[in-house]
Amino acid sequence: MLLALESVDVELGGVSILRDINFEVERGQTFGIVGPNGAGKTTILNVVSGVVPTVRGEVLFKGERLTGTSPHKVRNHGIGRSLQSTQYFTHLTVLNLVSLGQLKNSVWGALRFSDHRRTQFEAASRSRAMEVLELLDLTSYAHRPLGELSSAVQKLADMARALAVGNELILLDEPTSGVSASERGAIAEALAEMRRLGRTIVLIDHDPGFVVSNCDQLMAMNFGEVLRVGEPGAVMSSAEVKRSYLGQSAE
Ligand SMILES: Nc1ncnc2c1ncn2[C@@H]1O[C@H](COP(=O)(O)OP(=O)(O)OP(=O)(O)O)[C@@H](O)[C@H]1O
Repeated sequence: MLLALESVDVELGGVSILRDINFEVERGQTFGIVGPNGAGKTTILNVVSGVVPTVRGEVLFKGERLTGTSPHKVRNHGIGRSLQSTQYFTHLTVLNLVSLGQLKNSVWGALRFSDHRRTQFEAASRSRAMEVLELLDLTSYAHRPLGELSSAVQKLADMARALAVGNELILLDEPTSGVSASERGAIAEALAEMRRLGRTIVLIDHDPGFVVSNCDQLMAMNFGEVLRVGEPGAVMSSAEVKRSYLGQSAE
């Protein structure tokens, strides 16, 4: 088991957001999470990546306590994360996005680098960035600003950023959102490459079909609670998931 959440509760602004969340992700597995808007999927990624605190329960990574670890230290465990949107980084080139994503500390920390350390960091991060861009077939976009590229390529660049850091675990938040149906294959192919590389992945997407066809285990949520965890087909066809997530009759 690589990642586990045990009895996790989250409150934000005094409101209960997650209640009694329990699941385990095995090494090398892709673990999908589905649920309607506001179910709490992104909050789970925020808890694992250290952005949101828990009020109860534990996050375990390789059997050790990750709960309460700050985001840059979480990243030092080899945990990478893609963002729901790259809208704030449109001026960056693909190469810069993937290079900067490897900063070990805050930007403030980076500004305190000596010239020598900055040069070393730039060389190492660029070379790592070029490696992952090649893996995801993005080399030809390396020097293009994100704002000039299609949503699909922007998403792929952000997946590359997550891959550059996520040697162990990659958290993917809505990789197909805003991507046209004809370009979804490229996202699925990048995901397949991450799986071939042996990465463990937690995958959230608004399109349950995309998650189901690209995961090994599936968790369905609603209203901040786990409805069911298991084999994807069985989870999606269970009466409670149909009823609450798909809004279909259970019969
Ligand atoms: N900082 C915050 N303060 C208060 N409530 C929040 C905060 N962040 C999220 N929420 C609420 O927590 C709930 C879960 O949000 P979350 O983004 O995790 O859901 P989600 O399943 O990822 O939904 P979506 O598919 O819309 O992104 C929502 O009701 C949301 O309004």
